[in-house]
Amino acid sequence: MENTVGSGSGSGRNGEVAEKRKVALITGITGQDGSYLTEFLLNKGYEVHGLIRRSSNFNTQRIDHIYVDPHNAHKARMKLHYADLSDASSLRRWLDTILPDEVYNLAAQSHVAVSFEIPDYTADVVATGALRLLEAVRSHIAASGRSHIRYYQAGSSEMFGATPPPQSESTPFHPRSPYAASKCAAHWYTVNYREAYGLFACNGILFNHESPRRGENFVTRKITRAVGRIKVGLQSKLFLGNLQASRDWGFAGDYVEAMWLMLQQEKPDDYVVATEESHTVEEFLEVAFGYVGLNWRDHVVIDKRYFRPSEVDNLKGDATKAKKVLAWKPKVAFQQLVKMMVDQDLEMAQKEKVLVDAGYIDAHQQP
Ligand SMILES: C[C@H]1O[C@H](OP(=O)(O)OP(=O)(O)OC[C@H]2O[C@@H](n3cnc4c(=O)[nH]c(N)nc43)[C@H](O)[C@@H]2O)[C@@H](O)[C@@H](O)C1=O
Repeated sequence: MENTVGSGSGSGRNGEVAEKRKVALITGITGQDGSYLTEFLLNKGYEVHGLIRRSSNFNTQRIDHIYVDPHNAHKARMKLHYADLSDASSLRRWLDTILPDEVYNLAAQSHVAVSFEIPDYTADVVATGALRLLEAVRSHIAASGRSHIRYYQAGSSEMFGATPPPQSESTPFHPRSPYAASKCAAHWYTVNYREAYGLFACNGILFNHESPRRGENFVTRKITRAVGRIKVGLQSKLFLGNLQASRDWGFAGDYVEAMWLMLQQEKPDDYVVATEESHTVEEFLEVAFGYVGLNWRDHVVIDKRYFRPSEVDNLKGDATKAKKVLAWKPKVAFQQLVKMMVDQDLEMAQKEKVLVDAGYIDAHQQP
């Protein structure tokens, strides 16, 4: 039977019954966190199902290295299905088909600045999308009796917004964008489904987490991409907004472990996940440019278009509870994270330079 640990089901060599393979369902599997969580769960022996949105271009680059053709049924432990958080029927149908043990809701329109441009869409996916998924899980349990299902909701430090640091689970929310307000709604929907229906549902309040897989229009990756391209001569300027904003930046690979740990506890709860260190965008620039022997002041140009209508000035988490209850702690420190990202982007820029020099592609001012 495919759905079991090891090569087969039934009795093992010593007569013990093989344990059933756990099944996880992830929304947002093509994103940074989805890709790290998939690797993490596959390593733990899970079967992982991801819901993906239809797009005319493939957007599976972050998980292509894990993908195995589903016709190879014995090796393919990650499976992808078309669905959408704006389509309730698709969520319920996949729950009924996949029969997951754990559901991770990571999908979102996750860019804060963009949420001011497309607020309705952001609320529909981030807030109502979470509600649709919770309701699909609740009704699936009611119909099937599979009450052991556990649900993880990707919360965000953006929910704290204007409330000064350090921010913990008991810090009041004061959202400063349509994205953050939508995440607050999703947070409270999750708490409500836990209280109203006894659902095993957890909110992970994750502070900023980055990696070489971070989307290129988030400030960290925008900077490290530019450092690589400037270093090899493909770009000279980097246009940025507010350099004084301060963020608690950790490594995404470390944070997915905390998500999983939350679902392994006896009781569902909410946890802040953070490094407890905060740095300004300017400090990030210092480290990233300094690492390759450049001075950011020679390249950065302030462009008002990147300022937000309302900003979140200072985020610094207090992760005492996660450290104590989950025994979780971050492994990658700030300097190490920046270097990891610059190293990858320098290599990428070097490859790009070969293609530009050979006349295969044009060097754009900014990627
Ligand atoms: C936890 C939270 O983390 C992320 O949200 P974010 O903190 O807004 O991330 P970011 O990288 O877009 O901005 C960080 C700071 O950098 C400033 N900044 C300056 N100049 C540029 C600039 O040119 N681009 C951008 N993007 N930011 C800039 C910007 O004004 C802000 O103060 C998302 O994952 C979100 O989904 C989430 O949940």
